[in-house]
Amino acid sequence: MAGTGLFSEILDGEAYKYYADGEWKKSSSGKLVPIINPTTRKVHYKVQACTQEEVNKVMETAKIAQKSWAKTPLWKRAELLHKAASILKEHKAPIAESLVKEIAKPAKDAVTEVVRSGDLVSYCAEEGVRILGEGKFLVSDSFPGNDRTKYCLTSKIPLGVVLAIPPFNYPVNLAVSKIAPALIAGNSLVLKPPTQGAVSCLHMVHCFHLAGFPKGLISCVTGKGSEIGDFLTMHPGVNCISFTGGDTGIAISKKAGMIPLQMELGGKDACIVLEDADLDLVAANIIKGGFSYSGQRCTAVKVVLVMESVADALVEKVNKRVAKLTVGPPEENSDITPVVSESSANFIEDNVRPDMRIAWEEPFGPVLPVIRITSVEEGIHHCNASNFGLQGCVFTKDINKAILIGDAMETGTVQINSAPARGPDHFPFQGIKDSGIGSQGITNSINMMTKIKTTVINLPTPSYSMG
Ligand SMILES: NC(=O)C1=CN([C@@H]2O[C@H](COP(=O)(O)OP(=O)(O)OC[C@H]3O[C@@H](n4cnc5c(N)ncnc54)[C@H](OP(=O)(O)O)[C@@H]3O)[C@@H](O)[C@H]2O)C=CC1
Ligand SMILES: O=C(O)[C@H](O)COP(=O)(O)O
Repeated sequence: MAGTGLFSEILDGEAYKYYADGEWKKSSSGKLVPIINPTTRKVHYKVQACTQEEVNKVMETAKIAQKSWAKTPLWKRAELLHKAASILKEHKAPIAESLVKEIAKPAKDAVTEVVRSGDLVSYCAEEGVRILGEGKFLVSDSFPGNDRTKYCLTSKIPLGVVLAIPPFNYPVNLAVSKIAPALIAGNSLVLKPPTQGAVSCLHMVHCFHLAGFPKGLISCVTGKGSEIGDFLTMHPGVNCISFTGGDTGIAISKKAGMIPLQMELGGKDACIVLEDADLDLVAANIIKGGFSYSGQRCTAVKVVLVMESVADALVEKVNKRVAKLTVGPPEENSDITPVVSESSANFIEDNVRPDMRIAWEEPFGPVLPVIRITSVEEGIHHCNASNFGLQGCVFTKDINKAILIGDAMETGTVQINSAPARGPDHFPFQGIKDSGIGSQGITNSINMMTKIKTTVINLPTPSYSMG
């Protein structure tokens, strides 16, 4: 059970503690932030409202801890990550339970999120050993006018302190997708979890604590983003921000200083359906893509652009499947569970007007507009007129058409004959336009959380290795 057994250390009475300097602590603010269970609409957990002084302290210790962590052998960093991954998977039950209570994720999917997160951490450890273990060697005489008198050695070095801010919908997975690459690359990590999802994150962080990472290397400060968010993102001690969420990310990128940013923001993923598509396959993917976790996925199918001649048949197939979706509590693995907050529910209900905003905005709920198109160009035009550009998908049996349409869609990824999805977690994942900056996915995140350092050996005379 959450907060018991191995996890009792992270709980103080009714409130969860925050994590700093290798210890679980109560905030000096004396203030607690309530976490509402979306199903009962009652306060289910409470977390600390950390102060600016506590953030300052965390940044200080993160900076110190990073210096010695960067000198820790790569194999040892990987070993600790593997250990954390296995503890995480071993203790999936209490973490999944928190996900169910905090964000109403269906119980089975909650377990999947934790297991997927453990796998991500292990894969990241292995990938880090491979890609950080090698650098480049360049010689100068390949550039016109130069003799072979310069040997240039390049390697990837850590950035310093990485600030990780995940969203509510995958609090554990989207936290470890930032934590693991940061750590394997020799950075320290400050996590600000989403308020809804904070307790799941605190349990996950405890797994890293139990794995034995050095003090101060990982910290987790809780509190409302609206209260401590700006202080964190504009903190001079932060050397990189990895953020996943909504428009908040656009504001952060305008306020952040001269530091690398990884922004994974919203999407309005379009599903283009041609006349020759397998409509049963399309309908199944629309259901999976549009309604899993009640549509609260950045990669959810958010608008269907279907050729008029097959639109009625597709809508009929989709409707039949929608009618079979179960609505109920996450504990019972219902297909449609309560959305994360009352304001989110109100937004979904009040703002959806079939003629206007739903065609462009992200409802983040189980709502799906279907627009009939008369040409492929019309579909591409609608897709590209969006200010988002995360993913999109196209359904057709004609691979040549699929490639042409995919190339024309202004999105970070196009899926052919399947709904949009971020995973598997080692695939590159990126949005263009308002959907993000940079690219995620294990390899890209490791690279993004490093910088290149070069050392040039200057020789007095040209030298050629002859074997
Ligand atoms: N492209 C992608 O990979 C993904 C994108 N998303 C997008 O995320 C959105 C839904 O997630 P949601 O959690 O509601 O997103 P939000 O942008 O509201 O919040 C994301 C995170 O930012 C924090 N935050 C809030 N205000 C600030 C601030 N001023 N400074 C720093 N951090 C702040 C939040 O904390 P707190 O909870 O305390 O407010 C939370 O941890 C959707 O738009 C969705 O498309 C979601 C998942 C993946
Ligand atoms: O938050 C999201 O929506 C995720 O990044 C999407 O992940 P998924 O495609 O694996 O559900």
